[in-house]
Amino acid sequence: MPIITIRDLTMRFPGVTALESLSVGVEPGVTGLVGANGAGKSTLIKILLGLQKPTSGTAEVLGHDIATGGAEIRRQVGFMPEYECLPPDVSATEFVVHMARMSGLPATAARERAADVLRHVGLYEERYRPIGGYSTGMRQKVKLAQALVHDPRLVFLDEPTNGLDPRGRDEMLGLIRRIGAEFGISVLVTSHLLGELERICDNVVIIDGGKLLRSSAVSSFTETSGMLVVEVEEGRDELGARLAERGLEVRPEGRTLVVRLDGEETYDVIRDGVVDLDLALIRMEQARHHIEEVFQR
Ligand SMILES: Nc1ncnc2c1ncn2[C@@H]1O[C@H](COP(=O)(O)OP(=O)(O)OP(=O)(O)O)[C@@H](O)[C@H]1O
Repeated sequence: MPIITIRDLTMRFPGVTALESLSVGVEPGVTGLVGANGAGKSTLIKILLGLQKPTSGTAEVLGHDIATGGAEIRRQVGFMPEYECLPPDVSATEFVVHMARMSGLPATAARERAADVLRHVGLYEERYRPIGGYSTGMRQKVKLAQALVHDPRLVFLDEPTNGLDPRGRDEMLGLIRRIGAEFGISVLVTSHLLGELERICDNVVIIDGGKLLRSSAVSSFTETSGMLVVEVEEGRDELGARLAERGLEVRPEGRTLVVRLDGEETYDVIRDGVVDLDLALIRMEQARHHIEEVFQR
């Protein structure tokens, strides 16, 4: 059953249509909301939180109508905004405890929950230092911690990897995956980078100019490509030549050979080639498309 149902949602600003007749359902799990800058992602999140009234259309979040259930939605949903929104002169602990109190937790529970989520996002050591001295990665973690502190059923993460270096990005993506997998909290995460969401999302919704382009499971994007990737310890070129002699279409790629899968006998030809040449086979598997290739097509 979808946790978010969007029906015919339109949002017009003077001179700009941010969302146009958007209809889509979001299932539990980790869902990527992907689109170029200006595609309408942040606008959609604000509407779903009940913070902005759409021009027309309806939506339900966790069974609550956005027109009437904004307060209840915000109680059950965590939100990590895209832009810098943290006070520089308080510590992560003070800020996250404050956010927990704002969502109704009593003082002791707020302190305990804040300590838990800060530990979870990897900010435990630095939690008493003023946020003003934090790196971008640390500030993103504080924003994530405050989104989780009131134990939401669903979190909206708006461009959580923005401004992070590759290591910080990997760390943030790992945290998001864990929120979904270990804590059972559903996640709607936006990004303009389709490739990075492939690793952590169950489903992807792609919007362009406020319209739905595609909504499907990541596994259906990354359908098998009809090619086999073969890796041997040494003798890649020898094996490639042997397979070509036997009529297979084969090309080298990095340390591997990519072989067109031409029926079940392709596996036998490769196996025989490896045995005849006395090579050590490391792997032989079907290559999958990357989500970005599919989108570009
Ligand atoms: N309050 C507003 N007034 C006027 N135009 C707006 C307003 N909010 C958003 N827009 C416009 O609506 C469009 C969608 O903006 P939105 O911020 O939702 O996009 P986005 O996909 O989140 O992109 P980004 O990642 O750059 O924030 C843009 O053209 C933006 O300029």
